[in-house]
Amino acid sequence: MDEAKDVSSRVPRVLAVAGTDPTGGAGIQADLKSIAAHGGYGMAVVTALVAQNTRGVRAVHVPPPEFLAAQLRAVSDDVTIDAVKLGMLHSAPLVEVVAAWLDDVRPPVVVLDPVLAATSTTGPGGGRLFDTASTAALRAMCSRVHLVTPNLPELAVLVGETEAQGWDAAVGQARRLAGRTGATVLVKGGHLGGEDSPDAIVRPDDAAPVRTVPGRRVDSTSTHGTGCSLSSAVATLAATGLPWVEALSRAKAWLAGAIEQGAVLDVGSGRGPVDHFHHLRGMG
Ligand SMILES: Nc1ncnc2c1ncn2[C@@H]1O[C@H](COP(=O)(O)OP(=O)(O)O)[C@@H](O)[C@H]1O
Ligand SMILES: Cc1ncc(COP(=O)(O)OP(=O)(O)O)c(N)n1
Repeated sequence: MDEAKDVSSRVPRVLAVAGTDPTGGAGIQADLKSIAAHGGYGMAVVTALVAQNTRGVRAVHVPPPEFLAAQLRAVSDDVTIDAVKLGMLHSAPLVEVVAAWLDDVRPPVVVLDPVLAATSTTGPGGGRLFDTASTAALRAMCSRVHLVTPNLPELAVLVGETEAQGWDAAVGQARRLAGRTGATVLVKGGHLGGEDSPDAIVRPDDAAPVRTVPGRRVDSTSTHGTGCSLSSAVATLAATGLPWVEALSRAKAWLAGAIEQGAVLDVGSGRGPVDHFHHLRGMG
C-alpha cells in the first residue's frame, strides 16, 4: 500500500490544545465536535478554563504552566499524534510550554488558530483571551507551525499593522506574515462586511499563487466558534493527506452548512453555536 493511501485510510488522531467554552460552541468543545464531524479521533489538552456563554466571556482561570506540560506529555507519551490544532494559548508562559513540547514531539501537522479574543461575543476587556503583552511569543509560535489561521484583527496584530480594510489588503498582510514566519497562512474573511466571506491559502514562497476559496456570507447569528471549528476541520482533513487548499474547500463548505443550520439547535440567547453535525440530521 502506498503512503498516501495508508494515511487517508486511517482515522487521524487529532489533538486540540485550547481553552474551554462550557456552552459547547467554541474552544476545545467545538474543536472536538469538528474533529469528529470530519472523521477524526479527537483528543484535548486544556490551556485555560473560560467562564463564557453565547453572550460573552465572564472569567478566565489558568492552571500552572507545569500542568499544561504534564497534560501534553501524558498524551504524547502514549499516543501517536497525526495532527495538532492550537487555539487559545493565553500568555507567554503557556506558549513557551507548547513550543518546547512541539520541538520535542514534532507532530506532522500543526495548525495554529491565534486566538486573541472571543470576537462574536463580548465581555470584560472585549472578551479578551490572550495577554496583549505576550504578542511577541505568539508571533514566534507562528514560525513553529505549518499553518496559521488568523481572522483580520488577529492578522493585523501578528504583522504589527492596522486592521486591513478590504480583501486585497488582508491578502497583502497574510503574505507578509507568511514571508516573515515561514508558515502557510489561511487568512479568513469572516470579518469583512458585504455579501462574501472568502478565505485564502497564502504560502511563504513569494512565487506561489494565492489560492482564494470564495464563500457566500450566511445571514445568521449562529457564528460563535466558527474560527475554532474551521481550524480543527482543516487540521483533521490535512492529517488524512489532503493539501491545504483542498482541506479548506471542504471545511468551508461544511462550515457554511453548519452556520445555516445552527439556529435549529436553539442554544443560548446571544451568538449561537454552529451545528457541527448538520450533515447527520434526518439520517434516521
Ligand atoms: N456569516 C458567515 N457566513 C459564512 N461563513 C462565515 C460567516 N462568518 C464567518 N464565516 C467563515 O467562518 C470562518 C471563520 O471566520 P472568521 O469569522 O473570520 O474567524 P473567527 O471566527 O476566528 O473570528 C471562515 O471560514 C469564514 O469565512
Ligand atoms: C476558549 C475559546 N477559544 C476561542 C474562542 C473564540 O472562538 P472563535 O472560533 O474565534 O469564534 P468567536 O467566538 O470569536 O466568533 C472562544 N470564544 N473561546
